[in-house]
Parts: sequence; structure tokens; C-alpha cells
Amino acid sequence: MNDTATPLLPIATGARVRVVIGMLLRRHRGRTVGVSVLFLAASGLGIVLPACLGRVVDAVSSDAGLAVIAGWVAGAGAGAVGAAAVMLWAARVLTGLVQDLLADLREDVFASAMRLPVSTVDDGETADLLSRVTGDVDAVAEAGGNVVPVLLSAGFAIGVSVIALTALDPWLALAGVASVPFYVLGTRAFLRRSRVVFREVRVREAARSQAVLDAVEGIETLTALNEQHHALARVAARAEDSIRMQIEGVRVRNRLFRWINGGELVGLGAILATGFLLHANGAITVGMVTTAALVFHRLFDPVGQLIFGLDDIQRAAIGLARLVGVIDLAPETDSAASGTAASGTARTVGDHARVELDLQDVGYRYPSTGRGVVDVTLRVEPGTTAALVGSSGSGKSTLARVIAGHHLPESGSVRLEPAATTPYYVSQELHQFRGSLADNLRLVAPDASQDELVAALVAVDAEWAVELLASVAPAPLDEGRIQQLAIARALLANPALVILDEATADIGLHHRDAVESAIRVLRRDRTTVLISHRLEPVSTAEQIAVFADGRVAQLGTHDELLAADGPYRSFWLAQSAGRIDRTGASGSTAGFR
Ligand SMILES: Nc1ncnc2c1ncn2[C@@H]1O[C@H](COP(=O)(O)OP(=O)(O)OP(=O)(O)O)[C@@H](O)[C@H]1O
Repeated sequence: MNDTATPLLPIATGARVRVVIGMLLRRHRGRTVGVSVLFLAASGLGIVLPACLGRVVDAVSSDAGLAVIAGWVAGAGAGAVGAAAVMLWAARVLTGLVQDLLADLREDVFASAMRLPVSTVDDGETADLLSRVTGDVDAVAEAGGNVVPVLLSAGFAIGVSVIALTALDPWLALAGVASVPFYVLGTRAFLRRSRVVFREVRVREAARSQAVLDAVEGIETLTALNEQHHALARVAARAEDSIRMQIEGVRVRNRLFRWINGGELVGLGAILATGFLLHANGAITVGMVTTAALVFHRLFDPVGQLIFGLDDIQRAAIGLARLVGVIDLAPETDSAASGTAASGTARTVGDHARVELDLQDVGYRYPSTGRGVVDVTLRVEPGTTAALVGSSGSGKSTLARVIAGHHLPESGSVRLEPAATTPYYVSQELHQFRGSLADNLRLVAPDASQDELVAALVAVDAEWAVELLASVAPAPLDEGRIQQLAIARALLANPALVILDEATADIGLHHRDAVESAIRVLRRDRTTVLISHRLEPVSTAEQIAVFADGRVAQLGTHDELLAADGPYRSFWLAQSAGRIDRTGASGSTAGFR
């Protein structure tokens, strides 16, 4: 579990979020430009109606005649219809664009989460990651769908209106600014209070539902104890509580309405007063003042929507910052593309480089538990196998992950010779990926030929898979078969260094022989780190490290360790006598999981 001392995954800065949004938009440059142009056009056309109505006023006051008036009225109608049509079109294009952007974002976040080095996701941070790829993605998608159209239409409407007012007379635009302090003050007060109140509304609503549920579920007991009145009183008290809070929520909203209405009143009043003065000085016509007032009036709706949407905008912004934090944790690189540190393209099975592995005083601790491995020194000669054994939690998998490069050692060093070697890690997590078996195998060797796939399958005793290779939707395989595929995949990847972490841990007895024989093929002449609870395959390793409490407690060959009086000997004797099952359930201290 995560405690307060555990650093959570990073949250991106506002600037970084803007860069990522920019990058996402660039992927859909055509449509982004198109949507902007459409919104601009819709907002521009939105000015036609007030402009024409202003002309109608001027035409009426100058007795310009019915035909002129009718012309301007027709213009106003055409402007309104045009603006509505273009706005509809813009909204449609925008909806598609927003959905595609959200899909891209979701994909980037998931891809990044899949690439995350295991060290970044220790137990304390897993919950954070999960909440981001689920809750935050949903929050951004939901808010994005509602907020972006509001933000865009309000933004363009405000921009175009300011330009229109300035064009009529800069003093009119300045008069409109008188409303801004009301909007700012009202919004600040609303956001301060609304978050608390609306959260409380949800809490009290939940408490009320819980009280009802408790009363209904415990109805028999309550009746037997003659306690119905108390239960009803509790429900009534909770309901009152919840209603009081909801009323407070309405008050908070109303207070904001007052500020907004105040702003509208002051802004409109200022525009009319300024217009009156300007007209008195002969600077503008009555029609122009009318246009200015109507232009300002048409901002009421978008500004209100914008202010009420601020909560959503904030939630979306926070969610976005958390998602970009995940994207930035594991940027896409070529070497990470295959997920399990594969060595890239397929090579002929059996033809691989030889690599030496040298660990000196390696230490690594998980930040959340402080557990891990301490001072591990181990040298694995090219083409040989080092087996790691020990009880559950003794540190074997942690060391395997350090060697695989998933955890960076905090102390000591991990040296590979040649240094450019990419270790291949076969974990005990069993997974059949979607698609055909051929797709499953080609994950690490996209260019592998059909013959190479078949050769790898035959090598690991998985002839059953040969005829299924091309089946588009094969039936789900059992764990033993998935493990055989995993080892066949490792053969295709043909790494110089392979790490096998409990490859037979979760498979049934009937598959064990097949998988162990596959492992023998994979190990052949290849530098291997083998973790196994079963000592039989381990016994043929060139060296065996026995782990206890994160340290190497014994190191030697099978014969050396058998000759010594230590945990390995006890466990070997127990296991070969069949006294301990695979879980080490005999209670022996030597029980290697
Ligand atoms: N992701 C993690 N976050 C925090 N602590 C961890 C994590 N993984 C393992 N640990 C702790 O590190 C220690 C070593 O665990 P590790 O998984 O390496 O042991 P193991 O010998 O491989 O055990 P097993 O045979 O059960 O896989 C244990 O105390 C374990 O609780």
C-alpha cells in the first residue's frame, strides 16, 4: 500500500501539458485548422444579426423606406441561419476531432503504461497508475467532450465580439470590460465554495442512501427489537442533512448567478451609457449603439457556460497533467517497443552471441517496502546457467529484474560483456495475446519465417501448435501451453542472455516435462539465469545461488551444495524424497517456494 512518504508517479507541468496537446493537435492538423476556421466563421456570422438589426434601427430612424428595412431584416435572418448552420457543422467536426484526440491520448497513455520499467511501478505506485489509466482517462474524456466545444465557442465568440465592439468604437469595448471584475470575483468565490459544497452533497447523499439500505437490510432485527422508529429517525436526519446541503449547493449557484447578472447589468449599462454619450457627440448612430448592446448581449450565454464549465475544465486539466505524467515516464524508444526487452529481429534458432554477466555487490530496495536484494555478487560465464533458488520473498525475482534492467541497482554494478546485450526476461506472468499463435510468436521476431516459427515450436516440444499457427482466433490455451509458446518466443528472439523466472511455477504437472525440456533447449549454450522452485532442472546449472533475506546465503554447484550442510541440501533431500510439494508446504525452513 502506498503511504504518504512514497513518491507517487509524477504530474506534468502546465507547460508540458500544452506541448503534448500541441503534439496531439499536430497529428490532426487539417481538421484542427478546419475546426478553427469553422468556429471563427460561425462567430463572425453571429455578428451579422446584431449588425443588421442596428442598421434596421438606423433605417427606421432615418425613414429609409420599407425596402431598405426589409433588406436589413432579410440580412439579419440570413446571418442568423448562416451562423447556426456553420456552428452546427463546426460542432460536428469538433466532436469527431475531440474523440480522435481522446483516443490518441488514451492510446499514448496505455502504451506508456505498458512500457513502464517495473521499478517505476512498485506496489505503492500501482494504484496511482491504475487510477490514472482508468479514472483520469474517463474524467478527461467526459470533461473533454463537454468542455472543449464550450471553450472554443465561448473563446471565439468573446474574441470576435471584442473586435466588433472595438470596430464600432473602442470606448464601447472598454465599457464592456466593466463587467469583467464581476465575472472574476463571482467565479473565484464560486470555485472556492463549490468544491467543498458539491463534495459534501455527494458525501451526505451517500450517507442517506446507506441509512436507507441499513434500515431495509436490518428490517427484521429492527422490528424484533422494536427499533423501527430509531431507524426511521436516522434516515430522516440523514435525508434532512442531505437536503440542507443540496439547498446550500443551490445557494452557491445562485450567488454566482447574481455576480454574473450583476456583470451583465453593469456591462450592458456601461455600453448603453457610453453609446448615449458617443451618440450625443455625433460619433456613432443609434443603430451602432443597438448593435453594440446586442453584440454584448449575445456573450451572456457563452460566458455563463464558460464559468459554469470551469469546474469541468479544472478536472480535465488535472486529469491531463496526471496522464501526461504517465506518458513522460516511459517515452517511446526503439528498444522498448517490444515490451519484454526482446532482441529484435528473428535469427536462426541456436545461433546467438555469447555473453558474460558480472554482478558486484548489487543492492536494490523497493521504495514502498524497503525490501529487495543486498550485496549480491555473482559471475555467470558465457553460455552457462546460474540458478537462483530460495524461499518466497528471498529476492530472486528482484535480482532477475535488476539483471533485466527493469530496476536500476542502488548500489554495486551489473556488467554485461558485450555491454550492448539486451537481456530477455521470461516472467511467470502467463499471457496469450490476441491474434493467431503466429502473431503471438512474432511479437519479438516480426520477420520470422513460417519455417522458423515451426522450428521453434518443434524445439520446445510444442508440435500441437504447428497446425494452429495460422488460426485467426485460436481457443484460449492452458497455462502450460502458453508457457511453451513463451519459451518458443524466447528461442525466436534468440537472446544472448535469457532470464527465466519460475517458468514452471504455475503450470500443472502434466505440462511440466514439456516446459522443462523446452527450457533445456533454450538454455543450451546460452547465458541463462534460471529461477525455479524445482531443484531438478536447477541441479544441472553450472552454479546455484541460494537466496535468503535478499542475500546470497550459499553459492556453488549442485554437488558442492549437497556436500555442505545447508538449506540447499535439506531441501534437495526433502524434495527428492517427495516430502515437500511444489509450494514447500512441509513447513521446513528449507522450503524453496
Ligand atoms: N513490487 C514490489 N514492491 C515492493 N516490494 C516488493 C515488490 N516486489 C517484491 N517486493 C518485496 O521484495 C522482497 C523480495 O521479493 P522477490 O519477489 O524478489 O522474492 P522472490 O524470492 O522472487 O519471491 P517469489 O519466489 O515469491 O517470487 C519481498 O520481501 C517482497 O515482499
